[in-house]
Amino acid sequence: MSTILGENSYGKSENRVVRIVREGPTHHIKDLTVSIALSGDMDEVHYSGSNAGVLPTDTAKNTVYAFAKEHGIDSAEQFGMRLARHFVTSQPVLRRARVQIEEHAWERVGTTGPTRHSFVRSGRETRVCRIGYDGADWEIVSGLQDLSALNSTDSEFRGYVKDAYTTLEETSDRILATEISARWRYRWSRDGEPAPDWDRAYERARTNILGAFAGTYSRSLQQTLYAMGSHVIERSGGEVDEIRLSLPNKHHFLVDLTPFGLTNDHEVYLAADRPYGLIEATVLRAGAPARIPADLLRPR
Ligand SMILES: O=c1[nH]c(=O)c2[nH]c(=O)[nH]c2[nH]1
Repeated sequence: MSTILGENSYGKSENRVVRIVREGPTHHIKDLTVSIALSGDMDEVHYSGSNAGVLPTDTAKNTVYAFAKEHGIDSAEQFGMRLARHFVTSQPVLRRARVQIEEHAWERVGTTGPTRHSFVRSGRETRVCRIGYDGADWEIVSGLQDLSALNSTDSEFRGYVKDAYTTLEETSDRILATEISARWRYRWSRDGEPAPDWDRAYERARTNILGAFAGTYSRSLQQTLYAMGSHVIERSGGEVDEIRLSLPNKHHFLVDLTPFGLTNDHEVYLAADRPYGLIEATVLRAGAPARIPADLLRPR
């Protein structure tokens, strides 16, 4: 044989599941996209076509919907962990499961009257998580996608390298705008050890990211990124070991109004959508391994 099988997985991707909890006339909604990737002893199906060890991807899809009914959806992390544990512990040939979830946020239209079952798609960011399980250890990476943030001052960019092609003018007052994508990895990895409260941990990380964005006098987006990452780790109560951030620099250019006899005292900007600077980095608790792959987050 001149070829051998390398790394492989199979599963059902992007299962769209909406779970309603009916509390009398008040309804609650969870709206997830769930992707399942399974791996283990899968040589035979690739080499000979024998499906004897293959749990159909259709079954993986059905399990998502059945579990949504039977167990409900508390947090995305908890739901993903329940699925990952199920596949790895119920099928001997399945040794590892990876469950990726995106949560689409809905907001209540109102809290009284006939609107207790009415929702509007929230303008909030997308919450995401990726659960890995091999029967012994967990790897839980949570995060957020496309959280738009803008500082209208307290941002400068000066003192950079200039070569023959540099035309950018130094500025001591600019708009700093970005769409934050972040993934953070929890230290927790073993059943029996106290696990984070996933919803609380998410809100804390989000608050720390935005707190650092708003509270840092920025000399570059790189500096702001590092402040965001170190805030999340240092203020996680020891729960987060690693965070990776991807920050497109959404440039805002001061418009030249002198042709119209007008001065522009940092009031009128042209918001450019492309090209954009792209600033990305991982921040680690000292001594912790870097495990979040760079290509897990990219701006759209
Ligand atoms: O915050 C910034 N970092 C850069 O590296 C950079 N480069 C650039 O042209 N503008 C900016 N802004």
